[in-house]
Amino acid sequence: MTTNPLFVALDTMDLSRARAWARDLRDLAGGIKLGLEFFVAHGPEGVRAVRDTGSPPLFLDLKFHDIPNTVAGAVRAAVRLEPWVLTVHAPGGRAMMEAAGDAAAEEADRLNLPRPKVIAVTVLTSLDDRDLKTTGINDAPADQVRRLAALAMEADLDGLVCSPREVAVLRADLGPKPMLVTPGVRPSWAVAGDQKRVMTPDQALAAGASHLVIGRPITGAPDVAVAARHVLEDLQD
Ligand SMILES: O=C(O)c1cc(=O)[nH]c(=O)n1[C@@H]1O[C@H](COP(=O)(O)O)[C@@H](O)[C@H]1O
Repeated sequence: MTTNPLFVALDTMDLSRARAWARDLRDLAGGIKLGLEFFVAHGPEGVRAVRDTGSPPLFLDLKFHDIPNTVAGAVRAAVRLEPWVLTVHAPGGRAMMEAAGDAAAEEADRLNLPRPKVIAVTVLTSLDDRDLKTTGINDAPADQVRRLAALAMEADLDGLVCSPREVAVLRADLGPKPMLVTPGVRPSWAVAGDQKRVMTPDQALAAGASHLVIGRPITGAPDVAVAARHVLEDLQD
């Protein structure tokens, strides 16, 4: 749908700020991402209010993770917001992911809306091997990401969210087709914050990422358009 790989995460509770960012990024971002902070504060009406600014395509990142029936219902409700991309958590399992993909396709067809892409979040980019061990998973993050990625592909989903560090191995495993969306991306001039498995935008794309998710390095800047341009210029160097 878009060749610009930059998704900007508009993580804020402030509706007018989100609308202003979406307007400012209209010609600079390949997509905008609205996630839990914004959605819990403003719900579907807030999403529509941001879309009404003529924003770039919507990545609706609600990371559904529940029993298959509940996730299918949430996906059917989300389809009405006409997102380009929706997320579920891969650890919810194959049946849950299949239910999400089927619900997205069926509901979009029923309502005559575009079918959203459903992608699965593997291992959060804020976790390193030590964090993963504390959840009972003794494998390295890359091994767990590959295991969950295989499950998501068996469930016929459209792609994955992973850290840039796993992108190369996933591209080798899965080929060119799946969307590989990578948060945990930090330009050399930005701080990592709570992100632990990070790389720069050009490294992530060179490894095979199809899309980059960047939030605070852009939304924390005095002017989001200037910061987004900076990221895009870095990619052209
Ligand atoms: O699904 C996501 O988008 C996601 C998955 C993940 O593993 N790590 C991760 O940071 N994210 C999201 O990506 C964005 C990253 O934002 P910044 O850390 O501010 O660049 C946030 O909106 C997170 O919710």
